[in-house]
Amino acid sequence: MAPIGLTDVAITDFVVNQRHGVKGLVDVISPKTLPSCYIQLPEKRVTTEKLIMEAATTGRGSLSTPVIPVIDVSDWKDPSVAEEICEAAATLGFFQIVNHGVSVDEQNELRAAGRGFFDLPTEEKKRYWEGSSVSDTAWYMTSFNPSKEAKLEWRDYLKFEYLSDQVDFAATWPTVCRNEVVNHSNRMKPIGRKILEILMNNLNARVEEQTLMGTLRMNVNYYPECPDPKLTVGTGYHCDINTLTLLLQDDILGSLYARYGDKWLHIPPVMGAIVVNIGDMLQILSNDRYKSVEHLVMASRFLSRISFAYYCGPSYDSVIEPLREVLEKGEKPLYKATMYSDYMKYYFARPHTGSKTIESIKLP
Ligand SMILES: O=C(O)CCC(=O)C(=O)O
Ligand SMILES: [Fe+2]
Repeated sequence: MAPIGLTDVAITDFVVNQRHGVKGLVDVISPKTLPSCYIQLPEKRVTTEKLIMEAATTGRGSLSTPVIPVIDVSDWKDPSVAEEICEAAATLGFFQIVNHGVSVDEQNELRAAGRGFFDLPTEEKKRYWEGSSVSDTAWYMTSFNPSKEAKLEWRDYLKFEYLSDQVDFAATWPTVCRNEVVNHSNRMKPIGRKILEILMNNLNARVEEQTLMGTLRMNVNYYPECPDPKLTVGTGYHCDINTLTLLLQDDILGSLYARYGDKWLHIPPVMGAIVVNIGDMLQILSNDRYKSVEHLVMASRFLSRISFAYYCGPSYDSVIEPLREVLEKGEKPLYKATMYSDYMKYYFARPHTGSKTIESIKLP
């Protein structure tokens, strides 16, 4: 039900057309009930019976309760690190890493800087609105793809594209978080490279860096407190389309979930950890050995949440197909060759649609 005096149309107009975002809705109007433009269809929502809560935050779990592994990467050369990473990539599609060298203080500085952007006056944030942003490589938007969505998602986000080969690539970025966002890429890139190297070695494959991490992007996601989180989603279920995502999540329990059969498996916040997940491009290159798994985010009733998803992906003109090394023994390729820029266009032209993007290029 829309707050008194405000129709659904008026709310959507305020959030999307007037560019206040969902944070603006909460700050200015603070609806006591969830406006119906945010009430998702039942199949898009997460209800208690669809949840698997973890038995413990670390360890391997019991047969009936899977657990997202927390992997200590203080020694990247330790063969058990590679083993655990490859095992997780081939099963749950998600794992967490700790002792990766990026301190909690550094992570908190990034969080504060990210919040600094969302706390700016609306007029200032609007300058970055997608489609008319003052920056070619930083955009601010709400939901995921509001012009295509039947219902909105309870999230605002700021997206960055790192063109680090260009001098001053960050010159047009919001000053409130620019240095921290640049620094974060410098910290994440070598970690992404290490993990991709491990995953490719395991396939006995040599793949150029351009194909695995030729584009580097980041989403700063902001989820304001929500009057009725069970009726909506923060980020609707989707698979990441890139090769590898390194996610810094917040410390709110019950936010991030990954698909496990017909249920959702909680990915608990672990202090200082980075959540890593496999994207569609790695599933294609590995001909399904590595799994790109659907995931979603629930908003919280009383707390706002910020997360930083650092995406390694192929360069736009890379043509991605199952690797020769993987097919060597006569295995049938499962996907047709696709240029990454075409794949991105397909994904960003639609609402969040789970694993449908990869299905669109599946060979019969
Ligand atoms: O906010 C999160 O924890 C995850 C968001 C996400 O899945 C994404 O940005 O791709
Ligand atoms: Fe994602």
